[in-house]
Amino acid sequence: MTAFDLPQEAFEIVIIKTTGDDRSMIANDIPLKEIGNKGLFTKEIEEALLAGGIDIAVHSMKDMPTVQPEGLMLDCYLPREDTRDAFICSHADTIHDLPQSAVVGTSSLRRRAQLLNRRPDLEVVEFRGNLQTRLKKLEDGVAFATFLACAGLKRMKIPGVPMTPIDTDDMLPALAQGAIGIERRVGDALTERLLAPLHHHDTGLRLAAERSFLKTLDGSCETPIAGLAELDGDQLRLRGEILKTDGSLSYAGEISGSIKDGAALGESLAKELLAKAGPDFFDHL
Ligand SMILES: NCc1[nH]cc(CCC(=O)O)c1CC(=O)O
Repeated sequence: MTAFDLPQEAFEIVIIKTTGDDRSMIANDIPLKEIGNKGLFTKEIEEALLAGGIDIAVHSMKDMPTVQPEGLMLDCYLPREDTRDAFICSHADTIHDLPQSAVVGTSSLRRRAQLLNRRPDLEVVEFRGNLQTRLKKLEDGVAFATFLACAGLKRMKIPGVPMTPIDTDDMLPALAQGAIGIERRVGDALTERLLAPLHHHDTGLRLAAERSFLKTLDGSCETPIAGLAELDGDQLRLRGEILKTDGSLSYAGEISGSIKDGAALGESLAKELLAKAGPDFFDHL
């Protein structure tokens, strides 16, 4: 097949609502972890992919489980956006400038744990809904500050949000934050060929390290995990952190090696942190 044989018709976009997008769940303010975290934003989409109703699925990689269902795979990543979290507050630029005992809204276990680890005096309240909903809650004074991913803010292009990107030395983001991946059926040769030119190699290398780190740590626990891989020439540097949900304890580490060995580096760093933390560290479901 040559490039001239590629389908000429427009591609149809099918919008699929997932449990994670369900407004009734959001309205009830049930913490996401109680609805069931694994595959919350992916299950219905993956079912459509397996049934053949759609041929590719576009996902925020940070919401993707580390293992895909039988028959599905991911080997196409778009160029990554800003990986950082943003601190959203009209009255302070960093979490260190917040007044004593200030109320911060977030529904992310990781952000809650990192925040309380750095500022145990703060109060965290559940904060969910889409971006606009959360910004409205902030405006209404439900909380003094919140966090959002820089990537989401940039992609949505919402003007006038009081945001300050957080240095990754202060707060590591979620694994795979800012990355978009395209999932497809195993053995779908046409789709594989169409996707190949879209794949961003460096993002793939970083995600290999980050997803391996997460997969090795994942197990049956809901312990907050943060981490980020960065490339420098032929070297990959992976940093990671695991925390107690209440922020009372944190273990962090980093590892560097060849960009070719991302998966092995991810596994090594995860095992190092698991050994440091010991078996009693983890919060089980
Ligand atoms: N879990 C929700 C989610 N999944 C991906 C993004 C942002 C975009 C990205 O990280 O790629 C967000 C929102 C947020 O964390 O603020």
